Amino acid sequence: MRSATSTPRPPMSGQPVVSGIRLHDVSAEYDGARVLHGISVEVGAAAITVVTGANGAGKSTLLAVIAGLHRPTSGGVDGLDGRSAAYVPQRSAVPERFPVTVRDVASMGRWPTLRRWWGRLGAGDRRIVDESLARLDVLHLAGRSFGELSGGQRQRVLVAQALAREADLLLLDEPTVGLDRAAGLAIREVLRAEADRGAMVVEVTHDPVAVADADARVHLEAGCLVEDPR
Ligand SMILES: Nc1ncnc2c1ncn2[C@@H]1O[C@H](COP(=O)(O)OP(=O)(O)OP(=O)(O)O)[C@@H](O)[C@H]1O
Repeated sequence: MRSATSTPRPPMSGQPVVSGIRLHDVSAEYDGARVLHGISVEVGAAAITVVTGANGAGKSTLLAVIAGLHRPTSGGVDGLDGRSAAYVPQRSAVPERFPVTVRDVASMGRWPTLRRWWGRLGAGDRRIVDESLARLDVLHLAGRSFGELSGGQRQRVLVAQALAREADLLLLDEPTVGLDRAAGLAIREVLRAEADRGAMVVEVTHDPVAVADADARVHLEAGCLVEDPR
């Protein structure tokens, strides 16, 4: 694995050549308290990049900046124009009681692709939604109420929602936390397949399996980038 700041590997022949994104001098704060300090790093396409660091290091904030959900106080992110993104928040950020079915939740991943926001999903969209649920092994739960699911099942459905988006960027905040080993490995396989099809996968994680599996790593300490972390 390489540090995300090192020279990217050249693409292998036959792979799609897609450029990554570049964070330049990104600083961010909450209520005047700075939590990210001048982060400059390249994140490659067709690869899994993990964002690591201790609790409170600024990982979720960095992901939220890339997702466009948190505006940096200085600096910015280049390479996002024209790119679609899907964001899976930390599990604790998801309302427990959500009066919709599992298929409804996964279908929301298709909403940004509809030409009109009130448009209906077509047969192709419904096929993509069901395929995404199947890839996370939760298709059999499609008719169940989302709020009735276990935490791990809900997590898989939220990853399925992101897959259904067929996005260029897949941004996930601790997607395997609390999952059993099989479910965690299933998500690893899915993320690898997404990177192989050319997606940029950025994953905040404390999971050593995810770190070992990644192509690149962005490590933060107290809001600062650490090169060549151990
Ligand atoms: N909404 C918020 N309002 C105020 N401060 C916040 C908010 N969200 C995060 N912070 C603070 O910003 C800092 C970085 O938080 P962040 O959630 O980005 O860290 P993290 O590395 O993802 O942590 P963890 O591993 O615990 O999820 C922390 O000091 C946190 O207290």
